[in-house]
Amino acid sequence: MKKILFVVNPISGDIDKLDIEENLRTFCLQQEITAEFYKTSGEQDEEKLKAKIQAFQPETVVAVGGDGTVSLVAKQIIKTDVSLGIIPQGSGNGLSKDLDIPQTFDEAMQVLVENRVKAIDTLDVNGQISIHICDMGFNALVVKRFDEGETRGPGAYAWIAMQEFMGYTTKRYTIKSKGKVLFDGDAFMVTVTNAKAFGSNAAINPNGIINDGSFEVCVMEPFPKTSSLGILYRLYTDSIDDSVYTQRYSCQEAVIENHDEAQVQIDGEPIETVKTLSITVQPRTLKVLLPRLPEQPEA
Ligand SMILES: Nc1ncnc2c1ncn2[C@@H]1O[C@H](COP(=O)(O)OP(=O)(O)OP(=O)(O)O)[C@@H](O)[C@H]1O
Repeated sequence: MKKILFVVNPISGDIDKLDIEENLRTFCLQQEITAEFYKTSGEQDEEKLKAKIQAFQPETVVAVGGDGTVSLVAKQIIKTDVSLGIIPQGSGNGLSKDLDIPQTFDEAMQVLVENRVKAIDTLDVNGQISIHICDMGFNALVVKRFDEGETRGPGAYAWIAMQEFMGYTTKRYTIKSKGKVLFDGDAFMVTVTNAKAFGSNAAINPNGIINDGSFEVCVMEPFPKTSSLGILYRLYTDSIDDSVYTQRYSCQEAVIENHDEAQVQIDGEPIETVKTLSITVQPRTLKVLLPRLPEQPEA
């Protein structure tokens, strides 16, 4: 009998999860799946989840939450044969959207049964795993404010972004790869990702492929406030490459100097500000259950 561990975040996305555990238990009984549950507390979840996985030895660990919950699970099963399932229940659900995982509960459950497993690339960022988006500057600051606030959900995120935007000053970065300087100057934000879009659906890297052995460093240079609506329009119409304020570099490794100590976030969690970010791609290191297979470049 297949064993699945469900990792449920009770607060993610401001969504009540009381019925969800009950529905999951019923579903697993019908599908002859042995299910166990781990409810996150926000305190020492990494250590507790590690112990739970070791004791239960599941084939699949399913994150029932947002990007932070997905990241928590991914850290435990990266470079193992255990696969990651996602039932999106967060505010943004960025990685699940990028992987075309259905956003409705019933359809996402169906993906668990179909059992199509694909290995995707991950990033090593200063020794930490990033599976979706790491960025420096404006968005990371909004993520930090969101994390400090009491209200969750996409509305709260958008409200904080609007407030921070008015007074934000750009920061200076130097981006190097293979010993060459790719960029040196001020930027509104610098985004490092394998994926296409943020959880808000803003496509910062519209041609990103999650298993091609490379990642992209996307620079949004300073822009006049009068260009904001145009940039937003491009982000939501997959045409950000047409903007004169953006640059994109495809890399296997990169070092970013964060001269003004801009805020940094990894997969929706703010981290301590650092002066230097070293990033390397870890090709096909995370097995994920997908509804259908993504584009498959030649190995
Ligand atoms: N029981 C809990 N009480 C308080 N905080 C918790 C609890 N369980 C997890 N957390 C916190 O929840 C955060 C992760 O939430 P998650 O990212 O899954 O959802 P979200 O932020 O609503 O959605 P998204 O990341 O998709 O925008 C982590 O910061 C974690 O510490």
